[in-house]
Amino acid sequence: MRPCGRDAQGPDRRGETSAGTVQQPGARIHAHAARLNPGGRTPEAATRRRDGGDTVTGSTIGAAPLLQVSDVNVVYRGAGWRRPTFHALHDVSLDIRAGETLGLVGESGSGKTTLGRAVLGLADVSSGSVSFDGDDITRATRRTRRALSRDIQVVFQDPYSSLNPAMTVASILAEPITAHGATRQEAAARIAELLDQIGLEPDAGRRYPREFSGGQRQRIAIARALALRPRLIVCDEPVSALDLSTQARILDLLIDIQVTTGVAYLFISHDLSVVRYISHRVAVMLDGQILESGDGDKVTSTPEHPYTQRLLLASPIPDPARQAQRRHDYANLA
Ligand SMILES: Nc1ncnc2c1ncn2[C@@H]1O[C@H](COP(=O)(O)OP(=O)(O)OP(=O)(O)O)[C@@H](O)[C@H]1O
Repeated sequence: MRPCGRDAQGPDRRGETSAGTVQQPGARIHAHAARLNPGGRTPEAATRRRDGGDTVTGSTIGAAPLLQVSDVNVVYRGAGWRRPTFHALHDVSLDIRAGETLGLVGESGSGKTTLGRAVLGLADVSSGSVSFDGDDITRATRRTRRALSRDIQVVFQDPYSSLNPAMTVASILAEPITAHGATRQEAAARIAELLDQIGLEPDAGRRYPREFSGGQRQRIAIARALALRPRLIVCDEPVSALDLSTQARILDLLIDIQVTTGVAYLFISHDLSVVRYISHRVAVMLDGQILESGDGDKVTSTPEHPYTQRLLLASPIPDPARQAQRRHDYANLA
């Protein structure tokens, strides 16, 4: 894991300093970090995330699916004489409603990124369909694709390589806005809104990515994804490269943004505790297949599939008594 913030200067409004340390002391940040542990989530987090049933505080999860992935297969074809193939996704189906977070968890190589790419229209889908608000992404015309490029955005894992180091933050944020027809004045107003939304000072726009810590850079990447007011963001391991307390603040930022904008997330991670913290529903993936899916708390605390049970057993719990209890519960697993 890459340490963050070796080369940046100055804190942002949320206390992430350039050195990757937490400027505001304490309790709140430690509470955030503790909440990342399975079983350690506080009632406050649950209340903040969900206000009973399907209602997120301040915004409501839609009734109908916004994104519908149905029986999707992706087969990678190699180059060369024999053209070896690799079947990366097998009949994958899932859906996400407006304002909802679906966590997609699985080990490295299980096909999470391939599924994210299929949702973004970047993977060649061999069969099946990916529908967004009724439009099949796999068969979209250029015009529909352009419209979809507003609606579906992405945040990648590595905030160090996903931002152009030669551009100021303002130029990075302006790019998608002006590409979709906004005037410079409109873009400037939107950039000010975005910087405020992610908790950076207005003058951050004049600076370069290298001047920010890892957490701050990921905030900038999130602002870029938000620039066109998307309805769905594919978050592909967005906190994996960050230290624990920064992870917690980025997850809270994503939750706050969801509450205020109603955006939906496909949240990809190999870390069950992270997925458990942020997701309303969770899907577990292995070898290109969804093994089980359902309510986030249920899947991550009392999973049905032996693979998810093993994943849960392997995820860290700070309390030895709870860990012992869990080991006891799953002692008879194959
Ligand atoms: N362009 C490609 N050509 C051939 N095989 C590929 C290609 N891209 C991915 N794969 C293979 O498809 C499988 C799924 O990869 P994918 O990146 O989707 O998994 P992942 O769960 O996101 O893993 P990670 O967390 O390591 O990124 C892997 O075995 C990978 O080697």
